[in-house]
Amino acid sequence: MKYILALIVFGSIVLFSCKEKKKITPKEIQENLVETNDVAKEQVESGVGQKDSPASLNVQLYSKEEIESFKDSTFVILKKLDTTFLYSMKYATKDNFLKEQVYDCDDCLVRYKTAKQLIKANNEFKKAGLRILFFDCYRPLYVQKKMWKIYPDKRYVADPSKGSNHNRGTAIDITLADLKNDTLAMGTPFDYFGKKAHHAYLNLPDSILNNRKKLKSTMEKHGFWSITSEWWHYNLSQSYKYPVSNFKTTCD
Ligand SMILES: C[C@@H](N)C(=O)N[C@H](C)C(=O)O
Ligand SMILES: [Zn+2]
Repeated sequence: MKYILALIVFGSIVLFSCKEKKKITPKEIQENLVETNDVAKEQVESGVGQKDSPASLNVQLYSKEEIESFKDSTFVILKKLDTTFLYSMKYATKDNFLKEQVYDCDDCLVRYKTAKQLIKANNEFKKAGLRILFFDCYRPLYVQKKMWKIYPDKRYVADPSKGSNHNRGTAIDITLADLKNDTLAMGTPFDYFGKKAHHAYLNLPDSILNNRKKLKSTMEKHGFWSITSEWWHYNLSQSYKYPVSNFKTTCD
């Protein structure tokens, strides 16, 4: 009898605790994003170190001292400044137009100035339940040369003799993702080298044109400019101030 009673008590405890395990709703995810958004804002505006957020637990964030030592031109690993971005770094896989993995590491590196503007843009997207997802960030010059050899068309690949703003750490290839981390429809895949990827191509459903518009207007508001032929590519204003780089990215 004693054992049966103990079994009933144990069973009720297990049942009760399972009921308490609530599924996180999209609204709660958004609230969490807005919270980390405020943390990121604080970091950028005051240079004060970061609080722990659930998303930051697996990332070694930059310390307050490190952040204070950064110049606008310092290359930073974006996820160590703000953990609320999403990544699908295509050139660190074989799923790209080169059909080759040309990066050893899938970290997104950019100049600190670029990172600060990206955080501001992402904070604005987060208020609408969206986030920036990166396809590419800093790209060494030797990779630019490789791309140019395969696709020597200035509309889609910058001429390495002049250097791409990706080589300067001031350009990024991005899209938007929603609260379920699903990317928004933009009309073509990333690196679709054709008219349909141009900003002037309007023969697309309104929902897609609106998604492109949302991305472009918010990026422009935060100091980025687009090129006519790729909906995903954005350059930081005054990119020319930063030299072309050729260092290899490693994840150590
Ligand atoms: C290759 C493509 N993703 C890209 O970034 N193109 C621009 C024009 C560049 O190479 O800078
Ligand atoms: Zn690009």
